[in-house]
Amino acid sequence: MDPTKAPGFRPPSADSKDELEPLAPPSQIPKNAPIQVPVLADYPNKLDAPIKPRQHRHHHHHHHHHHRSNNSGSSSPRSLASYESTIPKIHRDLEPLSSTEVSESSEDETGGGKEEELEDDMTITVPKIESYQTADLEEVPHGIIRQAKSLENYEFPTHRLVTELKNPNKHPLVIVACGSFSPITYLHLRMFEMAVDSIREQTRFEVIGGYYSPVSDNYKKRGLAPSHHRVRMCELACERTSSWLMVDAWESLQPTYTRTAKVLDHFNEELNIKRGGILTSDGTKRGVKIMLLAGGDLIESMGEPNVWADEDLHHILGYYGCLIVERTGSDVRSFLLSHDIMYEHRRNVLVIKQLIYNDISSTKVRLFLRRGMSVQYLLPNSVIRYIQEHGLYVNEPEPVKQVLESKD
Ligand SMILES: Nc1ncnc2c1ncn2[C@@H]1O[C@H](COP(=O)(O)OP(=O)(O)OP(=O)(O)O)[C@@H](O)[C@H]1O
Ligand SMILES: NC(=O)c1ccc[n+]([C@@H]2O[C@H](COP(=O)(O)O)[C@@H](O)[C@H]2O)c1
Repeated sequence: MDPTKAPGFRPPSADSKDELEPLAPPSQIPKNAPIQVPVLADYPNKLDAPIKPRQHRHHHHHHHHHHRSNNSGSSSPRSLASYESTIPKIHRDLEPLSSTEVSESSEDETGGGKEEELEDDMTITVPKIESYQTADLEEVPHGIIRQAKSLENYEFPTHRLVTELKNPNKHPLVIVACGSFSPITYLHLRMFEMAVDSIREQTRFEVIGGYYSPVSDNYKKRGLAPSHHRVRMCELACERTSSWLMVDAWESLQPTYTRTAKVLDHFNEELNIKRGGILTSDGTKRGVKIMLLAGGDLIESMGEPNVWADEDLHHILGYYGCLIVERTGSDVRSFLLSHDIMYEHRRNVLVIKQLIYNDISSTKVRLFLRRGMSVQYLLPNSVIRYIQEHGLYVNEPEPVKQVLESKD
């Protein structure tokens, strides 16, 4: 949705720039490498080097099994080994992913994990889904962390933040999604998974956490349920369908509207200034890169006059960075090319292609709810139940025009 069209929205950068609250000094923001997407020339091997089949590695693996089976004296190890060798199995990648124990023990067996794979140049590797990405929860109720409803009791949530960087060769990254989330939908949840896949595939960053930062009630956008409800719905969605996402209520609790640049400064303050970054395996701490996760529409709003201050854009794109989930029908790459500030910071921007298009819209979900239509499978059951229990959205008419304009 285009924020300029929101009735009553007072652009934060509108009239006088000098009214803007100052942003964090850049020296406080860790200078992690920009989120550069490697080009072909960055790979160590010659372009036409032969591709080594992975077979011989399996060989070792099978011998290993073989020995073990012989030692333990179990029955017919031979037939099992020969049977296995006919299956083009890329070991580890096809093993069950839902439990951490499995992936850990399988890494122990080869004694290295990811780094070994990197050294094993030019073998065909199938990237493994991180175990934390498969939640295995299916909306099972369990202990749910609640954010405070007032600033006095506010605490920055870290219960799902990775405590130690797994791969010392990577930079730690925290992803922050800013928005209304009125209500949060499966698209908003998917955005993070798409981001993690792209980051793992294309960058040298390791995602150590993901946060929703729902906007405060002062952002006078139509269809905005009271912020404590939006925070709670995000919490239910995170706790019951994800094993790594969190919700930060700080922005929603602020007495006035907080610009996105300041929200990112708050994350920097919490993660890097107060906590000194994240622990690495050698016991030292490393600064965490913080990036804004947004949809193509939000990014395009950056090209519209009086919605974002130039200073804020330089701050967000230059010191932090942006992960942009492409939307159906919008050409983010062309936009990046045409926008001077975006173009200047293009190495800090990662465009994420939606390989399965998802265009679930909160505006349309609200419309369905008002019409008594089903919203099942568009958002988590726990969120649907919450909406029903609190009677949200049913009695708040939105102009038809707004509904039709918001998407497509
Ligand atoms: N179809 C979409 N594709 C990609 N990103 C999207 C899509 N819809 C929303 N987003 C992104 O999700 C984030 C949160 O969105 P937000 O809740 O503010 O608006 P929305 O989902 O468009 O809801 P509304 O319909 O109320 O405007 C924003 O970064 C937005 O760009
Ligand atoms: N200048 C700014 O910092 C600025 C301008 C417009 C939108 N936003 C943010 O973008 C997010 C999404 O906004 P919409 O829901 O209006 O698309 C919100 O979190 C809002 O705070 C920030």
